[in-house]
Amino acid sequence: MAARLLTRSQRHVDEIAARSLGYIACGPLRYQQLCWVNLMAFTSNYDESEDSSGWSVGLVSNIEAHSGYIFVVILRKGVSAVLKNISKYSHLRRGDFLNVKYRLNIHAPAHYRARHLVEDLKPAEPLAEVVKAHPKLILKTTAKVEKCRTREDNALLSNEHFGYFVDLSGLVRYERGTLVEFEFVTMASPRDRISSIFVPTRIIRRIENHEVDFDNSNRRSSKPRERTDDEFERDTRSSAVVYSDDEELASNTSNLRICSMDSTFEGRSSYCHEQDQDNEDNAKEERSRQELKKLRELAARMMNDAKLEMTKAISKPHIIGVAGGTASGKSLVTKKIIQRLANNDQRVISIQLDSFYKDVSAAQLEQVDLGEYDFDHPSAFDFDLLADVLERLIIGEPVEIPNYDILTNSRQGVRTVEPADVVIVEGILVFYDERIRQLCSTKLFVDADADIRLSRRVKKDTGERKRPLSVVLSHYVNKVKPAFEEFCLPTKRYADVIIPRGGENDVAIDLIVENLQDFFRSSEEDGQTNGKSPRPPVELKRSLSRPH
Ligand SMILES: Nc1ncnc2c1ncn2[C@@H]1O[C@H](COP(=O)(O)OP(=O)(O)O)[C@@H](O)[C@H]1O
Ligand SMILES: Nc1ccn([C@@H]2O[C@H](COP(=O)(O)O)[C@@H](O)[C@H]2O)c(=O)n1
Repeated sequence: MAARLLTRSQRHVDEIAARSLGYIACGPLRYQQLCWVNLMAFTSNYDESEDSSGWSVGLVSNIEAHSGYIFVVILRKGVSAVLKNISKYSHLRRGDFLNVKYRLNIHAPAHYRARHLVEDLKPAEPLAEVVKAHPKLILKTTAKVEKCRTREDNALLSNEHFGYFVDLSGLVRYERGTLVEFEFVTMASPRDRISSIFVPTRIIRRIENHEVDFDNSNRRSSKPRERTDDEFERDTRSSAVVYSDDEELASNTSNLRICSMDSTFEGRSSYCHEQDQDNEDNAKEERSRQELKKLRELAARMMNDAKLEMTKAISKPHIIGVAGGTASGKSLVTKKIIQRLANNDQRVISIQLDSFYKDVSAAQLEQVDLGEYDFDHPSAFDFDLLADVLERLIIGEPVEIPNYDILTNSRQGVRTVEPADVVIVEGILVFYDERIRQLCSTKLFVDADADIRLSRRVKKDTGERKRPLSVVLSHYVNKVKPAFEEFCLPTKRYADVIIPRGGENDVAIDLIVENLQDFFRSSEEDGQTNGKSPRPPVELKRSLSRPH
């Protein structure tokens, strides 16, 4: 019976999709400090199904600049796919409607809501029309209540197609097992980076006669009426409905439903037909216990994500990037800032880019000994890991940072670092990677004369690093200096403040610290920092980089 229903359901979807519409755009809607997505659509004869060459229709639903991911809802399938390499797609905006090719991301755990990767994309024409028309497309679905709202937790609903819906606004007040029809939006989860959460925004109705007691704690004595096939289809289909203020458009589209997001229910037959049987066998009970356990775990995870998202929106740590050539005085400047901020209430930590050096292979070790390995090239660093670490600190999670041993040129275990109010990230190429740059609210570039830097570096390498002078000098001339000029120096332009003469420039350091303190004070008065920059960096830059 289930198979027959599924087939009918699929045919129904195909029929509707065939006379359905295409272009969809959306705009951001501020809600509880989070960015939601409000979908809009207009009609055309565009067939939104996947064509034979594998192109499908997708909608940019969320841009996670911090993690470097763009989420796309594949409309035909109703699944979310993730687009990496955000810098390449900086032209994309939330709401852009695209033609996409996507594939299953086999590395994503099964519970991720964005289990697909976007492989290729091209604009869907004509976007201008979208702006002209602006009727609304509202995503709606029917799902069962899996978990009721408690004081600490929000309710959770699920259906097979989308998975789980987290009721962040306390809309769902029905008991477990109830079928509810509602409108929803999608958002990205920052913690898992490639997952998105579906959030109900308006309850349309409760669907009668189908309250089901899944864990038998409140067993109903009467058997629920079995639904007819038509009722089942009506009640469990997800759809997108077009609303429009434009009369002509509305009349053209009044019968229109995009049923690209068809859904059928998990365990449907069990609650329609067998749920009420008193002689339910042990295996079945065990199954439902397992199902509940899984649901509880999922609920907890989803709730956590939602809370983390809120935390992120409310209070970010202030991230200060400190870049500059080797031995320019970055560590000294960082140390001085931390010392001067010590009297404040803020917890300040520092992270060294050096900790994110990739391990060198046995073959490369030989190059290192000869001074031929390029430690100053961007490819020597694990920027992905650094971005991940900073993102986790932003959302208030403790992180593990590798301990890098400069003597053995290798990682030696990890250290755990707790989140803080101020995170200083320091290293030669901190401003090289765009993701890291974007995460830094204040960017400092430490400047020092090249000769001075060379002399300090020679002292350091021959002293604490125990390297032969000839190797140090050839390494400097062949690798360090050219890489500084090619990769480090050009990032100076990203700096908010340039600190001439590095660590000895107490005037500059004092000004920076005063500026930060002012900023923290005014943020406390306002109640939050939200990761904003302190006062106008341009003024500071002028005053500090003026020749003395
Ligand atoms: N202004 C300065 N005057 C004297 N020595 C300095 C100054 N700035 C840094 N140093 C010394 O130079 C070396 C390199 O400085 P450091 O802060 O470690 O540079 P970086 O972190 O940029 O590599 C250290 O031994 C440090 O004590
Ligand atoms: N195993 C290593 C790792 C790095 N380096 C050099 O360190 C410099 C960066 O650190 P600073 O504290 O000087 O900014 C960089 O120039 C690398 O050449 C190394 O020599 N050996």
